[in-house]
Amino acid sequence: MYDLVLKGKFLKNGKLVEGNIGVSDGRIVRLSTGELKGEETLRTGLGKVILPGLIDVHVHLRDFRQRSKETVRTGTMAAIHGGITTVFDMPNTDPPVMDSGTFKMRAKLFRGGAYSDYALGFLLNGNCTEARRTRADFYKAFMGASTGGMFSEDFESDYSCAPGVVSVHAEDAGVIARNPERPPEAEVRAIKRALKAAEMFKKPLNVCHVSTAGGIEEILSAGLPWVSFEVTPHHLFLTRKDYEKNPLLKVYPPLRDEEQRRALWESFSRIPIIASDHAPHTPEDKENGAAGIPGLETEVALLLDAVNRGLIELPDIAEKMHVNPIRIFGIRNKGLEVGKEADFTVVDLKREWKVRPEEFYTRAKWSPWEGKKLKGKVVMTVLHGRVVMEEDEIVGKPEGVRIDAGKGNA
Ligand SMILES: NC(=O)N[C@@H](CC(=O)O)C(=O)O
Ligand SMILES: [Zn+2]
Ligand SMILES: [Zn+2]
Repeated sequence: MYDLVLKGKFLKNGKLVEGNIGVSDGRIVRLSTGELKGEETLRTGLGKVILPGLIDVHVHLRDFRQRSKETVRTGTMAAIHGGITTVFDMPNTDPPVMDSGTFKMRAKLFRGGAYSDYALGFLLNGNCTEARRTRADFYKAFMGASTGGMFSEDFESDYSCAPGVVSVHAEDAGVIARNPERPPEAEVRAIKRALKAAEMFKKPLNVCHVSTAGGIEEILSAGLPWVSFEVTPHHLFLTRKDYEKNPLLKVYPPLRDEEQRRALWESFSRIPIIASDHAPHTPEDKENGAAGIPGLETEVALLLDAVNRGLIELPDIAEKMHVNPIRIFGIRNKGLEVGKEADFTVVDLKREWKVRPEEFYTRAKWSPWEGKKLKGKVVMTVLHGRVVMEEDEIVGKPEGVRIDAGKGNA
């Protein structure tokens, strides 16, 4: 007898099967096409699919001195609402997470405060000794300034010193200084430099929010197995034309023209990770030119809508937001396998809904897709075998825990 049995359609080896998932003590104990008996049974019903718990490897949760933008609480509630069971916390906070003391404060904030599971990041900028003594789940470097204004004085040295996967914001500081509008060249040049370093150091590098045809081409043609990259929904679904109509859409790297956007889609099958780069700001800060777009509560639905439009297939979502993040960041306790934690994102592919950001959990009460009708919705989120969100309602407590990336706990 299992604690919980989830009944319905789920993905197995990229195919939809009808069956049962047996869960005990928060972990997957059995995946079966036959009947299973549980203390409790969750029937997901017609049109719904049980996806593995989706992971967003690029999220800004602010907090510390920027609680008016977002907090660990509101940001992880937004995650759970959007069907994200694990978030990667970006360290460009105020104060930034770039010493072991601040890292400990960050860990404390998440412990007992997070509704989703989480990975903790550490910001690199000439602080090699601190980086080595802090067992973060991943490390972050900026090659050019973004929110927070900080960037590596010596990217190569920061990257080579980090004791783990380095996620990099690749926009070249020199190009930005000459061209504040950040043309594609800013990204392509930085990516070339990062790839050269990756070739030399042969250690894991993840290029954040790639937005250009040139950038993708460079990464794919280099073919380095230890280099991965992310693409955001906003770069996949929006262009500079949208920004010209709505100045809130200011973001780094900027929204590109239609040709660049199309190029992302042409390489879609080779994109390893989709991540939101959820970057909430207050309306005042946006008015004063802050860059960043909130995305946690729309990203999965946008992808489901794309499934309905025939642009992608359901297994693409699981691959780019579950399987690949787990592999790339070495997450040991996640996966749709016996023995792993029972995290699930239940979606209704047929459900139509309208984006109403005023009903979202994020403190950034706006969305580029406000008023847009989407077909496909996250209807339930399960974390460690417990339903934590159902029909837009967060049920349960902040029980998220830190991922196991083999680092031990801070
Ligand atoms: N993407 C953005 O425009 N802003 C991000 C920082 C970042 O990811 O570069 C933020 O923290 O606001
Ligand atoms: Zn960035
Ligand atoms: Zn970011």
